[in-house]
Amino acid sequence: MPLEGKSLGYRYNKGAWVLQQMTIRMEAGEVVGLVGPSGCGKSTLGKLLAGHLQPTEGHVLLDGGSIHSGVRNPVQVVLQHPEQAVNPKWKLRRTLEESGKIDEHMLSELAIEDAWLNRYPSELSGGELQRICVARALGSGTRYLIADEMTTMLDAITQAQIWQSVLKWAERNHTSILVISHEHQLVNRLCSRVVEWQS
Ligand SMILES: Nc1ncnc2c1ncn2[C@@H]1O[C@H](COP(=O)(O)OP(=O)(O)OP(=O)(O)O)[C@@H](O)[C@H]1O
Repeated sequence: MPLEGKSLGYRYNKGAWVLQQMTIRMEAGEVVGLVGPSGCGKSTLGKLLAGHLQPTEGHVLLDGGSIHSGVRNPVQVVLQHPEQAVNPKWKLRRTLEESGKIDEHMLSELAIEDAWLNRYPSELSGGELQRICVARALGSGTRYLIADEMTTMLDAITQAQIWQSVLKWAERNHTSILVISHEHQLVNRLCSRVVEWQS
């Protein structure tokens, strides 16, 4: 059940190529790191793999086929800034419900307090809000998580807590994670395999 990017090429608005002939493959349950210098195209690759961008060249395949539209995307992305990923006018219960029925077990695993769900995004800390975004991304049907600098903005303790929960959950559900980061230390600690991107 692999997720594959085959000979991917991408350029924004017919500008310079951001990536070309990029091939990457992740197996079910794998935790893979992707590191590389700023601006080399890591986030662009994450968006291509999740189907948020369409490749200029090449293909993204899930189990050998295209990612079906019309169902909840099995490839979910969590970005660095949670406040940009939620509707500021929605209480967080509604945000979480975007991914289907709220999984109480997951909430407790991510140390999400019930009271937070009755608040608006501006009423939570960055770390609390990121936990909500992670829980939403890990809703039912998620098979691949693209964690794009997911904990970069958080303090070391919060970072460790979130990763511990996410890895436990991923192992139990046989979910793969692509850890996009510029922190070699973090990636080496979390991942069984690391792709080093040379720009
Ligand atoms: N929407 C966009 N329109 C035009 N160019 C873009 C757009 N988004 C990114 N780029 C450019 O594409 C290149 C790759 O950007 P990308 O964000 O994928 O890199 P990155 O490796 O994730 O960088 P960082 O580690 O700094 O987050 C950069 O040169 C960037 O300026």
